[in-house]
Amino acid sequence: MAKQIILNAFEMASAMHNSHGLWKHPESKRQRGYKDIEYWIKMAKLLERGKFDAVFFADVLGVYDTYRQSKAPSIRDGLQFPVNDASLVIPVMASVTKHLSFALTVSTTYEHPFNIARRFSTLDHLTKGRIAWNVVTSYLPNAARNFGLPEMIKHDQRYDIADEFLEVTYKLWEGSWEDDAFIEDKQNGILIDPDKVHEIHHAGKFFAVEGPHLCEPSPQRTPVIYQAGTSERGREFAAKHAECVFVGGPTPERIKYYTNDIKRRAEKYGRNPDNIKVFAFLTVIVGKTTEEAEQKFAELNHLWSPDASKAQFSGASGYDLAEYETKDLNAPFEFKNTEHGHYKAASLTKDASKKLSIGEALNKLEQLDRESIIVGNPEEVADAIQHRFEESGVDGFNLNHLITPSSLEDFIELVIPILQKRGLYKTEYKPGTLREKLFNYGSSLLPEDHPGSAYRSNRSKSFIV
Ligand SMILES: Cc1cc2nc3c(=O)[nH]c(=O)nc-3n(C[C@H](O)[C@H](O)[C@H](O)COP(=O)(O)O)c2cc1C
Repeated sequence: MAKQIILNAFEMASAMHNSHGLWKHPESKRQRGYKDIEYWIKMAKLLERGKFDAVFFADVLGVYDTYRQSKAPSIRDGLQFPVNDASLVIPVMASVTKHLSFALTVSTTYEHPFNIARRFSTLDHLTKGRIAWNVVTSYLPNAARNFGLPEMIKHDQRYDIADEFLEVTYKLWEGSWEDDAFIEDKQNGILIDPDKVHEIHHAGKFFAVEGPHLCEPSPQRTPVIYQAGTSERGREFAAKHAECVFVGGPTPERIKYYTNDIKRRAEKYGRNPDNIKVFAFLTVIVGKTTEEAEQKFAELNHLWSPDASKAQFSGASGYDLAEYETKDLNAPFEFKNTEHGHYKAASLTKDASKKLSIGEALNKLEQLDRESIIVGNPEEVADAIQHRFEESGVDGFNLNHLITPSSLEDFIELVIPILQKRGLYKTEYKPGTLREKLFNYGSSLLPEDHPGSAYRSNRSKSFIV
């Protein structure tokens, strides 16, 4: 069977996500709906009807306040603000679906591994193994100040913390409980065999955790690990831990560059590079006719918020674009390292399809980016998706929907059936957990070549690091 496209719906438990200013569209329901259980129940049923593999919840722990050194541009347009805790939305969606999975973004910089291990085990139990973790190190200065830090921890050190964070969670998920610890022996009055539950005694540079894990082993034990950082240090982290990675870049060449780099690095960790799935971004405007789609594009472009778009770029990259607005607009828009995130800064510099001037970079943010968005009738959209899928060699996409839920409804009604007819998209879900659906290991657990599986051998004893 031809390789089929894996699809995640890119989401956030927030008023607005990436569709800057489009809350003004009459069909936009998210800016009010995101607070209601019914909204998420409807979304879950819609996505499962469309056979989406997962809903991918992004998350941030602060307000974007780099642009103009102010929170106002973000708050004014609801830029990923207000934002609720998606981990509490997932069980609601899981209760009305059987196969749809859930990727939850959690920061390793502002959480504690003992707590997060329990959160994901609980979600893995409740969803019967349909949970993934998008590991981020975060990039907003306001998030640092929300957690008592005067400024962000340095970018690469955030990944050093993330490495140890994952080590602790692996020890808890993979090494603390033996499979047959829960015995419910009514005869002898033993519910759980204490000899089969082990402390972990982690003593590291950033964390000290005695254990044992507070949760019984869940269907996957370790959730499917996603990662989306594209900096050098981010790719190194992905190569060691990620089962699924998001790579930026509007061109197949840049996507292939990141893909090959991460897979080459993965081999160094003894991993089979084919065990890493690669995803790219996808934004689509589909109409019944080409004209209708172009009309929709023009309508959305008219409602676009340049300020919110520049606020998101500034916060994610650390470039205060208000400073660039007063520079020579013909000067080149250069990449520079900051302590924020790399992937956004790269999108208009290293990853851009051509070298941009400052004016061109600002202009790309000040309107809907026609170059990266697929606009057309159903066949044209399916053609463009098929081309990107085959050209870039990715395994799937994160679908960014501009108007929620109508963009999703259009996509499911008009595009999915064509992809299915072409054999590019499933007509039925595979049975089992998310890891069983995504990979062919024949097991819900981490594969033997993943570093997390090394901690299984410790189930037979309490171990001191
Ligand atoms: C598809 C995609 C989704 C992302 N979602 C988030 C997110 O929800 N929260 C976040 O803090 N960073 C998110 N990021 C950015 C990075 O994953 C993250 O901030 C990372 O810690 C820094 O990445 P870097 O290695 O590129 O500097 C996302 C990136 C991509 C490409």
